[in-house]
Amino acid sequence: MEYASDPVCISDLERVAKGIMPSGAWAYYDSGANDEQTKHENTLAFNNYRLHPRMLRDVSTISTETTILGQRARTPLGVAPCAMHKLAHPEGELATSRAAAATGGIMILSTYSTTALEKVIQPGGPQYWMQLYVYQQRSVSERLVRRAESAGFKAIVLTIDAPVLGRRLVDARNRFAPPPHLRLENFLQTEVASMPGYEGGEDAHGETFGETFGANGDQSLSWENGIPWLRSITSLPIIAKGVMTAEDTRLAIQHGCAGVIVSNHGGRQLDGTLATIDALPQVVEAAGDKLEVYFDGGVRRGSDVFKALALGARAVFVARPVLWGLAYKGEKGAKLALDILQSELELTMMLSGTRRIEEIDQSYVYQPVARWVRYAAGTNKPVAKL
Ligand SMILES: Cc1cc2nc3c(=O)[nH]c(=O)nc-3n(C[C@H](O)[C@H](O)[C@H](O)COP(=O)(O)O)c2cc1C
Ligand SMILES: CCCCC(=O)C(=O)O
Repeated sequence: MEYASDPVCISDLERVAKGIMPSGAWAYYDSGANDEQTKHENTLAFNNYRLHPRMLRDVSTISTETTILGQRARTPLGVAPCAMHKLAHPEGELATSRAAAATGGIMILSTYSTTALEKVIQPGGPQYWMQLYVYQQRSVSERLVRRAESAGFKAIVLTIDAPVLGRRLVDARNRFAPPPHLRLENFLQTEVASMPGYEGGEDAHGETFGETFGANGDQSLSWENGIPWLRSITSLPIIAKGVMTAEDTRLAIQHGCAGVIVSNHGGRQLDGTLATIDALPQVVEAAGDKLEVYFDGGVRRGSDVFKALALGARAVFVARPVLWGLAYKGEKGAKLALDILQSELELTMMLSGTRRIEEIDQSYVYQPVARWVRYAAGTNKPVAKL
């Protein structure tokens, strides 16, 4: 459908991006694991939290400024790490980075970026954090960490929910692999560049992205052998991405993590987990004041950002909406995605009588009684809420 204006909300942007992107690339961005229950639930579960607004407060001046890891940020809204932004637009991660710099939130760069990490940081931009996967050849991960530290990244985000890639059925059907014109630039000139799949393109072995990932990832990674190793090679704060339980939050504290990201990888890894917004309260409670808690998964509205902040998140990250924006119009489109969410957050703040991020606490949401979504047999379409 053609619109007279730019998309005005994230679901408009999603529709437009779907019409533009090649179907295999769209499917890779869109897909969740297996029945995609968790992917859908991430978005739907926000509906179970209702707002508890306050009126007649002076909202003539509001600010979304906050501090994250002790540094000021203009907004708690940031960009989650996503592989291969050039699948959406030729300017890829550079376009996203410029958009993030203009918005002033944190950008987390994926290990699997299609732009070398040294080229991504924009002067005057937000804090940049580097996402890390750990390989059986630890020297490869170590090189990435050292390069990120010298390039100016301010934290290492260790993704802990992907010892292997989740089973995304549509990618399995497509036998999805990075297209020939793209390069996973962080791996060029490393030992990994010679491994199948890492040069991008149709590798000689015909392996899918998931197979390559599984063959190289370190499945023996644990709290005990991973975090101390990471601490021994970098002085940057370590953030564990993919924490869904109070138990793992306590382990992250014990091992000296500076933060955790409540995330189920956008429903792309283990299908059947809680929605991230439902998991957030237990993590926040276990974290106390020992580490910062961040959030991602299913955020499609500024009011979703508001709800996550109210339930204790210090920063809120989005992935697919930014990719849809990129597909729509490169840097302008990624900025549009962030601007839509940012202005909806500001609107929610004004309409609920909150002027500063610190004011947004649990008193602004009603916590739901457990309401699980039922799915029509054999589909991922929710039919009713109990
Ligand atoms: C296309 C795509 C690629 C992703 N690549 C990575 C990645 O390289 N590393 C990582 O830690 N998470 C990755 N993620 C997960 C996101 O960082 C994030 O946890 C999740 O997608 C957030 O949910 P949302 O897409 O609903 O905003 C990816 C997600 C998508 C959609
Ligand atoms: C093989 C690259 C993994 C990227 C990723 O984390 C994802 O697709 O979710």
